[in-house]
Amino acid sequence: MSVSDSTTVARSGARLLPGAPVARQILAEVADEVAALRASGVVPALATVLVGDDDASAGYIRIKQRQAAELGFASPHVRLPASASQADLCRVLADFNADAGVHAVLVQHPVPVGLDYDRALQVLDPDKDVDGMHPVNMGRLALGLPGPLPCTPAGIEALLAYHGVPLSGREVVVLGRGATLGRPLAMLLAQKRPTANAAVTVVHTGVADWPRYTRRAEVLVAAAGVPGIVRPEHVRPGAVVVGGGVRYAGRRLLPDVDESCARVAGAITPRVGGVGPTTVAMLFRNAVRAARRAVGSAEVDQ
Ligand SMILES: Nc1nc2c(c(=O)[nH]1)N[C@@H](CN(C=O)c1ccc(C(=O)N[C@@H](CCC(=O)O)C(=O)O)cc1)CN2
Repeated sequence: MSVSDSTTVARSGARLLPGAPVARQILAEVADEVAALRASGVVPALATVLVGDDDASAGYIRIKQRQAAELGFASPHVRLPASASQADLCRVLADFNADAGVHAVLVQHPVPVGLDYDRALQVLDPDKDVDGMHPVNMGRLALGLPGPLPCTPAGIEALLAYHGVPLSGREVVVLGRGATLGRPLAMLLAQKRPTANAAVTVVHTGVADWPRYTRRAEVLVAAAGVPGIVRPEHVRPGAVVVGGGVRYAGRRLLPDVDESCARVAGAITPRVGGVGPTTVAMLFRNAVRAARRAVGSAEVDQ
């Protein structure tokens, strides 16, 4: 744990909680685990699937492939045309399921209109689900069983631990109940672990007086996916504010947390370079752990 990379937001007093140093630390651990696997003759493989012509998605896939190569992963890639059918996508996933040399698989989201991402995910072998979003993995998370964790929730827990923000016994409020962030994050942060163990409340924006909940949070995680929804008047003075929820306009990030919240918060994730980098790092952590599980190397916990 280190606070050496934390800086203070100019004119506000809130400490910044950047994600980049957290991601670097996680990726360094992943690189060691990859090296150990390769030394034992196993080349961990993270397969990626891109459907359609979305420029932003193609860019993210390129970044992940470059990173995979730097870390020592093999990264087979399948690109399907925008005209691909659900059956085409499911066939690709079934092929990766059957390939013992592929340990982890990622389908870049979103898929073109007409395809169902969630239904495709259900075809994937849960043990190869690098995003940690398969229903079986959600069930494992709910029960505290080992398995790939959803990347953004896991990244948020790691970010807070890295910056020395204690959660145990503290009041954490998650604004948003979505399947990719709010719901799994609440399950994760309530677990009995030193870096979690929080008193977690989930409130959603359909609750008319949701600010009543967010204003009492010691740690507030915005997970609503509504740009700018969290404003200073929704934040308890001195609270830790994490911007987890984002919308994208192409590659432009539209965060939930208005930057003016830094006037009130004690610590806050930056608009850019906060949770995002930790999400990608967790993806590689899930991938190397999937490879370790597949070859039966040391028991890997959550
Ligand atoms: N299968 C998946 N699809 C998608 C995921 C995912 O995790 N798995 N997430 C996003 C896209 N994405 C990775 O794929 C991604 C997007 C953005 C970032 C990031 O770190 N962004 C920066 C902001 C950059 C800027 O605005 O200048 C940040 O948050 O600081 C990481 C990953 C959708 N699809």
